[in-house]
Amino acid sequence: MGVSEAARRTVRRRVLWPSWGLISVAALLFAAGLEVPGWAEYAPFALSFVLFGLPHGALDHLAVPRLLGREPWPWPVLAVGLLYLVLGGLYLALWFVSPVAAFAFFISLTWFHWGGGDLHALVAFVPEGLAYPADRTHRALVAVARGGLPMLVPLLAHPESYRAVAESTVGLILDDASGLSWPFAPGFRLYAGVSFALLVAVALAYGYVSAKGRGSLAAWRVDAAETALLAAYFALVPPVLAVGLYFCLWHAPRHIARLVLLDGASAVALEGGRLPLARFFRDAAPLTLAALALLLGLYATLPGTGTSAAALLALYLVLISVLTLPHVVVVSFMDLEQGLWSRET
Ligand SMILES: CC1=C(/C=C/C(C)=C/C=C/C(C)=C/C=O)C(C)(C)CCC1
Ligand SMILES: [Fe+2]
Repeated sequence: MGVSEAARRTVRRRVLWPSWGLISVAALLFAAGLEVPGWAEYAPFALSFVLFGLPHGALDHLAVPRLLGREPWPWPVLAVGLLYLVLGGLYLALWFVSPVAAFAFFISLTWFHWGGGDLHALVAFVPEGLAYPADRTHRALVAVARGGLPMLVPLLAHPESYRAVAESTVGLILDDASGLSWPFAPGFRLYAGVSFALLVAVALAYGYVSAKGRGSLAAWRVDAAETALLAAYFALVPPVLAVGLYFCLWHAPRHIARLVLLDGASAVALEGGRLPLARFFRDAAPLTLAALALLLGLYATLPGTGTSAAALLALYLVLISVLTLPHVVVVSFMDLEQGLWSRET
């Protein structure tokens, strides 16, 4: 992946280190017994309207032409717009037809997307020349392991809160959302937990052997430390807070760094040690506002909406899900184009 060492260094200093620090502090505070009032758990999702979460996807229409070195207007922007309209529209229809399937699909999609995001960050932002993870098998293992940390560990450690979010989201459409019980039962969680722990162990063991052979153990250590940190974090921190903070402080900033690198002038600033965000926010503003308008539209349309924090989060999750499907297509296109799945690097 053609990211210079100077740019990687800036991303590590301005994006990775802060996220490691903040996520560690949160994990330590909750390990020490911190308790927060219920409303505070929702704060990161509320902040994600502006603080990196929602805006990180609002540049998809510019990311593709920047990657391809084309003028954004008219075809790339129109194509991405159409993609959002068609896939977003179909997914919204699925929420009405089968909210349980739509919710399950959302978890799988996020698993794939957040796992892929972490994989990309490892490949693109570890010191140049370390080539980690080096082959496709290892990359797939890393993506599945990393996506499972935010999507599965909260289910294992805090099934009741997970279930409450699932039920209030499905409850936006169904009157009675209590049919969704088996994923939260101890038997399933034990089975899922053991399988996932094995998968993570295999990913790390594979990575260790591969990295040792290539002299890239320094990158493996970053991977292992991030994996351990996130596993502890999602086990300790209440899920709504944990997932919200991860979205704003971990996933979105890594993706924004990736976008900044696609923009010539901003990439130069990054190489010079700065992380130029003004241009990012300017570019992201129109579609972030459009997403907010869509949220109001959903509020008026979905049958079970309410104004409690839980009901508003549920609504926001439906919005995010509908926007995430086309976002994942765009990001997957970027992954392919940037060689994330090419045979070797
Ligand atoms: C809030 C929350 C959940 C789901 C969050 C999801 C699925 C968020 C997806 C965000 C995306 C895809 C952002 C785009 O990059 C869980 C895990 C059900 C339980 C705990 C609280
Ligand atoms: Fe994303």
